[in-house]
Amino acid sequence: MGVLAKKIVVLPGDGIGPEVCQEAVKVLQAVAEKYNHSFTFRSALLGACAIESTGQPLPEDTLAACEWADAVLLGAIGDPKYDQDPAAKVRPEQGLLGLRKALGLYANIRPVTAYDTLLEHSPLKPERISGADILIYRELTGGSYFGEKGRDSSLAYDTCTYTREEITRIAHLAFKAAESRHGLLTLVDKANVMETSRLWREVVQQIAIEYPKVEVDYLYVDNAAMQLILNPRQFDVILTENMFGDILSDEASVIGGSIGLLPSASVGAHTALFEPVHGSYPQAKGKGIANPIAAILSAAMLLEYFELKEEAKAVRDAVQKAISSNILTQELNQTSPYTTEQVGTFIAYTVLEGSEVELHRKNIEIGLSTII
Ligand SMILES: NC(=O)c1ccc[n+]([C@@H]2O[C@H](COP(=O)([O-])OP(=O)(O)OC[C@H]3O[C@@H](n4cnc5c(N)ncnc54)[C@H](O)[C@@H]3O)[C@@H](O)[C@H]2O)c1
Ligand SMILES: CC(C)[C@H](C(=O)O)[C@@H](O)C(=O)O
Ligand SMILES: [Mg+2]
Repeated sequence: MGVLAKKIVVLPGDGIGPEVCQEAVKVLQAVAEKYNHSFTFRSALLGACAIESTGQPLPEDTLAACEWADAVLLGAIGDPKYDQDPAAKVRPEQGLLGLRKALGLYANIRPVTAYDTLLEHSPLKPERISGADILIYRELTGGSYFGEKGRDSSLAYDTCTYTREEITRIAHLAFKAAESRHGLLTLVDKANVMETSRLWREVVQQIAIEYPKVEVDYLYVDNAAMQLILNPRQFDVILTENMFGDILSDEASVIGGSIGLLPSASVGAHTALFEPVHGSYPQAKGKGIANPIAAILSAAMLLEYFELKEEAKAVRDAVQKAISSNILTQELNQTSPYTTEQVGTFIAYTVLEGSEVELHRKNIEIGLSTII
């Protein structure tokens, strides 16, 4: 493939966000170098760092940069200062939610994989999780996150609202994904209690007629939370609303052994944003212990969005090599922990050279500049 020129806005965010983002950018630079593409990176503020410097969690400049870009890469946002203050009027999370809404990123796609060499790292029995491969389609711009909210001294409410159109557009994406995978779509809802869930079922039942090769299963979210760890292999594609998808995907990360492995793509009609499932993990900030693989695999999803299949595969293969060689951060490798930077460098180097590197040598120089 010839040279591809793309503009990528990087939102490092807070906590470990900048550290993991730096490694994802390093890997994208390695891809650009190896495959002769031209990726232009531009960094912008989002979250607590944006509040500190502008008073706004989503500054206008940031939104304008994201609208200008071909894709956005996000680290993570969030800071204990706001987590510990329920009365805070401005919060980092408003920046992320506002960005998802403003860019129309209605579908959040979260793949969950059980890697063979990491089975022992999950608290779940290896024979239960071996071979698990789940694709979660989480609706991202509706539900109780975005419905009417209110509060006075004695009452608070978050309204859960869904329109037919909001359900329809993500359902088609999930059905298409199921069609191209193992042909099973599980709608997770709470239709025995919630009116919105009953609309989800009605819409999904109607759309199912257009996808005769896809079998549709319906599960209540309480049961789904249990089934996910009892027998994760029963799932192929999971389709669910915003809040349920948020909770179930963190739960599903236990299958892979660490949330530091879980990437995601948030897609809309016009653009897409790529972000790890995890948060800003403030306890790890600056310690070099955060796993960069979720961010790097998010970058692989970005390459796929650019239709760079071979490049995305090269990144995934390099990640697989890091995993099978035990070049991993401490939550997955207590005995010989590598730093965030060393794991990222190994993966970038593997992409670049396709060959082994002397990993015990410190501060490997691969001659790539970073923008952060
Ligand atoms: N998309 C986002 O930016 C996002 C997502 C979730 C939470 N948050 C925010 O992050 C802050 C912290 O939230 P939290 O503690 O509930 O969730 P978190 O995901 O930041 O951390 C929870 C736990 O997951 C593990 N973990 C997370 N990322 C890891 C990584 N890269 N490598 C290894 N282990 C990792 C750690 O054990 C950590 O204690 C809050 O302010 C929250 O609002 C942001
Ligand atoms: C930080 C927060 C707003 C966000 C969410 O709830 O969507 C996070 O948990 C996620 O999973 O991306
Ligand atoms: Mg979450």
